[in-house]
Amino acid sequence: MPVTYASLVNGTATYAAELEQGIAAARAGLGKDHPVRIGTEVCAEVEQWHEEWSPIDNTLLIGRFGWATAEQTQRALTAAAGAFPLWSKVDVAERIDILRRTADRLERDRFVLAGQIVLEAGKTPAEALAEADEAPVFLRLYCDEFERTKGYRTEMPADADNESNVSVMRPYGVWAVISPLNFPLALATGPSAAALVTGNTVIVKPSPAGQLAATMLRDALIAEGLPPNALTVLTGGAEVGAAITSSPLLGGVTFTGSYAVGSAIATSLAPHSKPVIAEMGGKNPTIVGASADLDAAAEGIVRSAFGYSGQKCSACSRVFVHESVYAALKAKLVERTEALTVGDPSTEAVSTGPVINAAAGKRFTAAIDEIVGAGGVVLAGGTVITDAPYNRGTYVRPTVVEAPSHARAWRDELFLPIVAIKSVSTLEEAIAEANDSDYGLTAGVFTTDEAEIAEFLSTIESSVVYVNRRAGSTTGAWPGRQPISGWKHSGNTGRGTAGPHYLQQYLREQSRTVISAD
Ligand SMILES: NC(=O)c1ccc[n+]([C@@H]2O[C@H](COP(=O)([O-])OP(=O)(O)OC[C@H]3O[C@@H](n4cnc5c(N)ncnc54)[C@H](O)[C@@H]3O)[C@@H](O)[C@H]2O)c1
Ligand SMILES: N[C@@H](CCC=O)C(=O)O
Repeated sequence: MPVTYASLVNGTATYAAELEQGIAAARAGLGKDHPVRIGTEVCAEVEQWHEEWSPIDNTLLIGRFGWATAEQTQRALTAAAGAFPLWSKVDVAERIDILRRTADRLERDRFVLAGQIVLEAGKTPAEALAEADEAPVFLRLYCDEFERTKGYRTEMPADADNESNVSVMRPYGVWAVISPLNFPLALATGPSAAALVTGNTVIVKPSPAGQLAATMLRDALIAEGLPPNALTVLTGGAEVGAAITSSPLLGGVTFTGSYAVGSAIATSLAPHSKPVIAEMGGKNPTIVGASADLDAAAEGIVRSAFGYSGQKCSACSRVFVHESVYAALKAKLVERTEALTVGDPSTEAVSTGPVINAAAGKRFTAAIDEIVGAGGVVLAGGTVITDAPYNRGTYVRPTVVEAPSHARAWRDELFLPIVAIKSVSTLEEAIAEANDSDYGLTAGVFTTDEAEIAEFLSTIESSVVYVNRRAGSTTGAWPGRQPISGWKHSGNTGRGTAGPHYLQQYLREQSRTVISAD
């Protein structure tokens, strides 16, 4: 059974030894050079080596990655376009077989992959194991779905006996997968699996903070027989991403990342009528009603606000509490937050690890300064940990604040372990506050009042909603269970990842009328 983001709350103690070995094996494999690879060609020319360092310890080199030049990017796109006619004609059963074998391989390697994610992303072993387990789940789920729907082929009525009409769904061609820093394996794997099973070829452009995970995915696919040019990983920064998304050879894009970048990509591709699946940020609220189980609420909020140091699209960053229980909930939240431990997740049993880099630390300090400067109050945390050995990464304390309504903590996605709380008089007021956001990704409510649950479910503007979820008030969506589409600025398609409407987005319809000879 995979460990999920919800089931990890039961602990991963049974896997402690395997995770320790996985981290050790992953550590032993760090520090290598990863030149640009296009198909089977390992490019000798590297114009720019990018050194990727661990967020846990800035003396731990994850690897040196050759960043693709403009010419190499062009060559990779041309090779992917050349591979498309072959890959799209490979028998679906064979495509699925390769992807399922890749899932099996990833599953076999789950502890080493988890170890790599601990070291590359700074996650705790439990969070990392859930991510390692999510990757094969994505692969299998998209294979099952494509098989179940028979590739969406639909026979249509005909006007005459010698006429056959059929609707078929056909892949676009070269599909770009632009992945974010926070789920470097799972969110490179999910869209790649969807694009490949539907017959597209893929160019993955991972975050500069998630390059090793993407190369592991590529190596696993190729080891299981994927033709080399069917998937290429191009490492690089924004310019490489922009070169890919602006290429005339591109068929479509799945982007996962910030609204600023995702909306710019969607805007730039709109005149070219190319599909863009953009999964973007969140400013996720939790509402606590007068009848709520306050311990469950405090636990669910703390898990969602501070799991992976708040660096999840689904992180809870706003809490609206009924005034009758505000003081009690606040006390429980502060107590639980102060009990959290922050440190090196590869060597210590900690609640959470570092934030991704020094820039995130600067954003943390600026956000706290702004809250306090505006008359807000830091109830827990609020500081950067600078004592050795934590000065080798950026470690910040999980933070609970009361902030004036104009503070950015209520509006902007900070992507940090900061949660703002506020007292409200009614559920209607709480829902209005929750919906007063550009984002609409996830939301949670704690209440035992059936009428309040019904009102919340029918009026909250979020794509994933949770009621009384102690394992995470806003986090922990799992493929096949909670499709995340993202409403408003959180997404642009209305169809959730790994949901029943997802795969068709990688295909375009062709209706075929064939008149047979009499
Ligand atoms: N909705 C979801 O399912 C989901 C899941 C995970 C993360 N996220 C969001 O991702 C963000 C955090 O990730 P991030 O910091 O890596 O996001 P980001 O937007 O900074 O970068 C995402 C990816 O886009 C690339 N990129 C940057 N500029 C580009 C450009 N001009 N053209 C093409 N590619 C470009 C980056 O190199 C990276 O690979 C948060 O906003 C988070 O909420 C959303
Ligand atoms: N599946 C994760 C996605 C987080 C995105 O960053 C969750 O729902 O918590």
